[in-house]
Amino acid sequence: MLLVANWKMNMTRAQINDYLDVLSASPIWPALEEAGIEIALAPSSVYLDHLVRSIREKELPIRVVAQDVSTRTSGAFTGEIGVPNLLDIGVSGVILGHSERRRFFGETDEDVCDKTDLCLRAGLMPIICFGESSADRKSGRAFDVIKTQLQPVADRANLLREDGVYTALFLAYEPIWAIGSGIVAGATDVCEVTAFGFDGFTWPERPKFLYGGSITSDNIVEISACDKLSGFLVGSSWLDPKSLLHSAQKIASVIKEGSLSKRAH
Ligand SMILES: O=C(CO)COP(=O)(O)O
Repeated sequence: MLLVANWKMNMTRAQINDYLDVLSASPIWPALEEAGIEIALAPSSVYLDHLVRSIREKELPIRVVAQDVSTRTSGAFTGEIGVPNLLDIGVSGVILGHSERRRFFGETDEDVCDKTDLCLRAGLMPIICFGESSADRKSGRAFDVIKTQLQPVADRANLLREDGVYTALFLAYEPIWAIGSGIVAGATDVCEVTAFGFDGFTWPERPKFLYGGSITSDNIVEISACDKLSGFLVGSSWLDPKSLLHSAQKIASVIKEGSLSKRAH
């Protein structure tokens, strides 16, 4: 299981330090390792380097993930951060196509494909977000929208495979109506969408699915009943390290009891 905390445009340097102090004081790590649970933190880009260094200093088994990356590799693109920059400082993955980037910053499916291409060629793990709006769902167009988002990604992954590129993808189902709304999708809905994601496309490498949208330590176990999920991408709730630890501990307990497989990624 991969648990990713997307801090979005929150957290100061001091708050990040406090967050890591809480994680590092926790005795949970051996249990997480045993359960095959991995944690990743996605800070604002200005703190990526600081976070990578602090995690190394504290010897925490945590991945650092960026919230976006440029469609360009390097050159005269003021304000952009390229894949080589992220790799240079020890970032291991990047969130792509988040609905907030699509909505507020005009990120297109084509951008998502170009970014995915650069990441996969360079060995950076892409976490590609997709999901329908409330209007899409109400009008019965949810699966059409999801198909529009995922088909180009699958096509690009197949082209990359022809070039001999390793094409392991994380696909994060984040229905827009569930993000920050307190309304979490039901395990059945999540399962239906992930089944469509697996079977509705030809993938060169079987993708792993995450779910995001109003997850808390109170509902995470319920949603993980969808056995096609390999993890979660969480915003507000995991701005609090205690909530992240509590959620991780609950998932670890269920895995230990045997009612949830490790779903290794
Ligand atoms: O957008 C999200 C994670 O990327 C989900 O946000 P919330 O967990 O705040 O609903």
